[in-house]
Amino acid sequence: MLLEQINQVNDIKKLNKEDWEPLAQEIRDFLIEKISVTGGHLASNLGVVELTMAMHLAFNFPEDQVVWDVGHQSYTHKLLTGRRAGFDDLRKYGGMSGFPKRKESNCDCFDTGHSSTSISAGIGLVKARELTGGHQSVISVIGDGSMTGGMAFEALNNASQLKSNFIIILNDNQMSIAENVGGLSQYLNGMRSNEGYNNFKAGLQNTLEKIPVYGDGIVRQLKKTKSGLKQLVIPGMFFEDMGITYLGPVDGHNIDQLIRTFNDAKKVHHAVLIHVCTKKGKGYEPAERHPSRFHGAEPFVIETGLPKSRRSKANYTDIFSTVMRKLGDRDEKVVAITAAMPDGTGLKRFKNMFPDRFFDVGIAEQHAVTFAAGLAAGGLKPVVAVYSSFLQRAYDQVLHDVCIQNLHVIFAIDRAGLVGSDGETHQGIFDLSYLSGIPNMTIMAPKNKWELSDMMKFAVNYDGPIALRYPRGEAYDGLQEFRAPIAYGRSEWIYEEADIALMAVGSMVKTAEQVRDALKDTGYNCTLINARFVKPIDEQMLEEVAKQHKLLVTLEENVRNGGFGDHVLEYVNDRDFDMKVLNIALPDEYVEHGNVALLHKEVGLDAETIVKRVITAYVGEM
Ligand SMILES: Cc1ncc(C[n+]2csc(CCOP(=O)(O)OP(=O)(O)O)c2C)c(N)n1
Ligand SMILES: CC(=O)[C@@H](O)[C@H](O)COP(=O)(O)O
Ligand SMILES: [Mg+2]
Repeated sequence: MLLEQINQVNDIKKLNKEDWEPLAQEIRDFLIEKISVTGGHLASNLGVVELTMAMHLAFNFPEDQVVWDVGHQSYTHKLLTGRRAGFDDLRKYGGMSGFPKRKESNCDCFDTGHSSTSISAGIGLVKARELTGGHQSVISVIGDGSMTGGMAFEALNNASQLKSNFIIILNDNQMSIAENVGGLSQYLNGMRSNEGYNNFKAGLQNTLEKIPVYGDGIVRQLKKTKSGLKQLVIPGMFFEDMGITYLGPVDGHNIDQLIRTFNDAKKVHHAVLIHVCTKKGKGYEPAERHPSRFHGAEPFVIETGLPKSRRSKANYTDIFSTVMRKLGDRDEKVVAITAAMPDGTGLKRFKNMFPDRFFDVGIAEQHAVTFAAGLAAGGLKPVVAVYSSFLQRAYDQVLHDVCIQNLHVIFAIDRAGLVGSDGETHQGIFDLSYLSGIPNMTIMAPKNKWELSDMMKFAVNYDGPIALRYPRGEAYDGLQEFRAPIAYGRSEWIYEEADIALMAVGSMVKTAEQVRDALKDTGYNCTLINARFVKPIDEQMLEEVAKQHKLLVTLEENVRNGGFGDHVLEYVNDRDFDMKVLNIALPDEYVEHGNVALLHKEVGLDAETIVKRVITAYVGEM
């Protein structure tokens, strides 16, 4: 096995050239075998095997520095830098992360997870190199999907000013998670099919540059000309015109060609972009045929590509998907927006039924929100379906473009709470804090699948900015009998008793039920309230609760700082209530990857830990 000879960084350089192809095959077999067990980002990784090998052959890590955009495609890099054993525990609690992590290896120079950051970080590393007198290469690897993000464009604009080498590798596989969309994608497609022109360009440029004294000048002049010839001579002119040298397109599965191009790129004294074409899912037929399904794969059967376990219950995304279809049917003003996540957010059905009212704007959360604000200003009812952690990107757009104008934009915030295997970068544990401080915003969280549906209907009929947040995974189907109509700002009694009151937000209602059962078994009286609204908080309910309870416990799957509990506590503290408040929430920390149930225990959001804390607080109060 060649892979067994790769135990640390640069071991790949000890292999013979004839070993490269068999090694690529071994890496693919290894990734398929391991990810079929652990799950993970398979298709993107299969696509960059040769690209990563060529980088490790042409550059010297860890002296040279590579920033992986999103970082979900860094598995081969991990394999080539001595982390083979880590794949048994990939994305498990305490195990290897699915993303680059500085704390994991000195070959990971920058942590990623959210898209379109790599060029900015790369420029930072280049400037740091210049100012500290370093000589290392700095490389940012960015996918065609991630290149659609605003930050990438901002960074390109900045990169064009560089006066020293900076290598941007654009990995173009024509896919985001779904098919890549928009003008940039069209532009890249045009260049992919321009190989003839490109060869012509390279040939012509080489010939001209060889002309003593005048050659370089002629090339520069040619590049500047506005004639049609320029189109023919300079593919990648968008980049070239900005002052970024364009090399490519290069076959991303040809190691020789890649190494040659990397060595050429090292000689450029400013920013250079190498356009590499790869196939997402390469080498595993099910992934080649269904790159979206194998983007982030659950454990699967290698022979068939089918998931190992089938879901028996609907998840919240499925419920959202169904209700969007119904809402779209009933109200022509309802339109839906995703930032490159039509599958993950469940909007695909809406897209199929109402293609004219569905918008995939690329990985562009900021634009998505302001675009929605424009749609609302134009009289439509936009639903922005977005993951909690990705909406962090668009904080100012929510505040400045939606909320100041009090526009009716509906935020359907999926993956709110702990998401599990993706870890720190993707945990949706800040949205209650970052949204509840924004005037005019209304925030809801459903306790179960029926309430998600009811809240969506409420949100569409409301007028003003309104968000509802729900977690990744199976939708709770308990408490069906509690389905009182949603009233603005009002919470819901589930069980009304005395002494201890549990007031839970969304996903925590189910946990609060378990907590209450355990408390009742131990002989305590216990009320259970479904908060429903996080903003505004239900002041009327708090007044009621204070009359008959000694302890009010708030429960939320969000960080404590600035969350629901914080606001309730402030309200109670400002009054003369004879009632203590205990906030159960996530600590002021990032939560790493791992199984969600296990993470709940780690952060103290499991029923058992909560019961202990409630009893301690209650007994201390008596
Ligand atoms: C800000 C942000 N929005 C959305 C995502 C979800 N996401 C992860 S990878 C990905 C597609 C990336 O496409 P590309 O860069 O082309 O990489 P590929 O998977 O094709 O290799 C998306 C949308 C993210 N990580 N960050
Ligand atoms: C890398 C990335 O950001 C996405 O691929 C993310 O992992 C998707 O998460 P879900 O599996 O929750 O859709
Ligand atoms: Mg791509």
